[in-house]
Amino acid sequence: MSIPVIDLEGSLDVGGSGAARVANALAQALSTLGFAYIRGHTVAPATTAAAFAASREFHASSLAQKQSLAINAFHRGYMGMATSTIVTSSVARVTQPNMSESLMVMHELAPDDPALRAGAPMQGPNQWPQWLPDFKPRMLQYQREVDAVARHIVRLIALSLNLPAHALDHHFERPTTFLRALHYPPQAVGPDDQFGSAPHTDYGIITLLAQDDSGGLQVRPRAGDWIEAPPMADTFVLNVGDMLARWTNNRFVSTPHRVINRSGGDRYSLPYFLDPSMDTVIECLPTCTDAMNPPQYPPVRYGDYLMERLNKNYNYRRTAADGEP
Ligand SMILES: O=C(O)CCC(=O)C(=O)O
Ligand SMILES: [Fe+2]
Repeated sequence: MSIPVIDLEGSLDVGGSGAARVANALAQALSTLGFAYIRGHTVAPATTAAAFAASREFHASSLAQKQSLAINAFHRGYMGMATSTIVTSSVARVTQPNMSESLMVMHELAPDDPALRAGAPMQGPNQWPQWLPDFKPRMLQYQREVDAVARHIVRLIALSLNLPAHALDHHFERPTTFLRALHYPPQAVGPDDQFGSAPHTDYGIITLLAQDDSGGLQVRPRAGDWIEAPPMADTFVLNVGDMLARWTNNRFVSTPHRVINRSGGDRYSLPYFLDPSMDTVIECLPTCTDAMNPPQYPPVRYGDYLMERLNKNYNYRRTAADGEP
């Protein structure tokens, strides 16, 4: 089994026959493997290259500089090496922390945004490395361009589920987005369950991942062993998150994946996670259920679900009551 390649070329007009054709191909990929390469997208290669360059510069900064942006309660900032353990993994019993470091950039909010001023969960300021003046504009440009592709994919997904193309748009009016500038050091042979990223499924709706040419991403199909998701120029790796699987009553599959960086060099990747508004209630979509196929999950508020997963997986969020210092 290999990961299908889906070309978005000709699908931009969501009312046209090109979009219907691409939506069908997408539905096929997302309901079987849950992963696809996306090509023919609108992110300029120079934008992606600039974002990778910015990430490399950031990770080459001193530890003290990086730690000056230590991740805040709003889940924005620097996560040092080995500070997250995917204890909620449904895929494996994970005991070793991930061998990666990253800067998490979430959706930007205006300084006068009411939710930000109220200190609402996940609605806080991003933290930017002031010593790298190019970093913020490059990341925000990348975020803008990749977000447009992600929203287009949400429309193709709606079409593929026999919904109007824009049926889901309103759930993403105040989206929850994560752009993670990840760095994986080269890994020597170590304990069995030591990974750059331990086997996991993604939390949310969709992920669009740009990876460098190191390789090391692997995907586990429902039936079968791990397969490689090798780098492919000018593509993103698209995958389904748990909330999309739940929304579609498991028509789409949230597939386990992992990273082991055996390239001998540093690996960089830029996953972008597009999730809905915190208040969106994820409840079986009307076209994903019928008399023979009742809803498999109760409705859940996305924000509640997200906070529970984050609180379990990240050291910085665990309180003393959980046995952490
Ligand atoms: O770095 C990668 O290739 C994958 C990262 C990933 O799976 C994640 O951050 O959820
Ligand atoms: Fe992932």
